[in-house]
Amino acid sequence: MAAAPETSATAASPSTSTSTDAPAVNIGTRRSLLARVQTDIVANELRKAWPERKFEIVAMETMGDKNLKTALHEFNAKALWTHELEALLEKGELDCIVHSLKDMPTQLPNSMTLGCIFPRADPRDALVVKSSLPYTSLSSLPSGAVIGTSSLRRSAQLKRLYPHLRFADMRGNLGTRLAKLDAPESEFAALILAAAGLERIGLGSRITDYLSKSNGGMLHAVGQGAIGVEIRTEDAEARKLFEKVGCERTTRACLAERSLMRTLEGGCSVPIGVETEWVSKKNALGHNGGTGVGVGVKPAEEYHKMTGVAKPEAKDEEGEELMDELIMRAVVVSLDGQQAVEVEGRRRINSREDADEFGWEMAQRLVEKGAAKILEEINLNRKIIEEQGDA
Ligand SMILES: NCc1[nH]cc(CCC(=O)O)c1CC(=O)O
Repeated sequence: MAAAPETSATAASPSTSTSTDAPAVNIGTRRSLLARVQTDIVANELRKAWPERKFEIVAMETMGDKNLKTALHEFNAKALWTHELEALLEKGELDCIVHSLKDMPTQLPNSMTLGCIFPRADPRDALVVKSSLPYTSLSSLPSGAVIGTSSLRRSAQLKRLYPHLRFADMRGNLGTRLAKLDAPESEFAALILAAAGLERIGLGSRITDYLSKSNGGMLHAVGQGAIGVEIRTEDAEARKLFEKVGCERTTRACLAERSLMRTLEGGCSVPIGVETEWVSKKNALGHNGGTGVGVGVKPAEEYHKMTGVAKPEAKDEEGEELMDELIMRAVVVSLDGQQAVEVEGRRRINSREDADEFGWEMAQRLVEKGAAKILEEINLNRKIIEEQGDA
């Protein structure tokens, strides 16, 4: 593993009058295209917020990237992606690490903390049909069609919702997966991928359909579509730098989702699907009658407005715009898709603590409705779960 500083701060060329002697801030990232695009988003926001500081991107090839084909099952997939970068963060060679939030464990080492969450891209899962096939939805795919996904959350939910389909493992970076799908000899009819990843690397046009509660019933992963930045817990300087950037609405929604997951899993991945959605009091009492809002087939832009992707208008934590209500839908599914427990709740969120508590409450409700039995069974198979995560 070789550290390779690849880009330097071009946006903030240290001009004579404003430059400080503060050392450059080193931003760590994996080397995949998606990781690089997300890191550029973070670096650009930091450069805008702190024009006098210098930010450098350090892109690393991690074990997870190198060993994709061989024996991924022998490792805890999530730790694999983050371990080496975390070691450099610990040593001070990096000052922060940019992650897809959904790949960050809900329990970080004590010495690390989540410094910031950036605006969410479309959090939904997407159906991508093989380019030579005419199908436009999961329900229209023929019986026995093979869907590629390595995520237990996706396959468990879809087995339940679409018993006519079959599921097979598919790994590799996004480009590799699409190439495998489209190969004439491939057994796959379609893939399930995160819309956010495809859109961020410019492959949004491959999306055949967006999946959600209101369009097929499938719920996405905790933190999906959001960017999380990991810093050292003791690093007051980094905390200060990240206070000026990020998105409070995304942060609160994602903290609620992560709290739900942490409460249910106690550290390891289980097939939990979730959806959160901000609704303003105004909307809730308005024409849609305060019922769950149908988001399934809305174009991405309209959807973004509802999920807090746009920068929050509120300037201050108690601001009226931020005192909206959050809807959360969550599901726990058995691995074979035979059993599922679902809840939907809604709560006014005035702080990050409220968000955390909301996630905890929703987890309690899931347990009361029988999620514990499903989780116990999954615990018996814990080994398998640890291997797979939300690939
Ligand atoms: N574990 C893989 C992973 N991690 C983050 C994304 C996409 C971006 C996101 O969801 O934030 C993906 C690919 C996928 O699930 O299709």
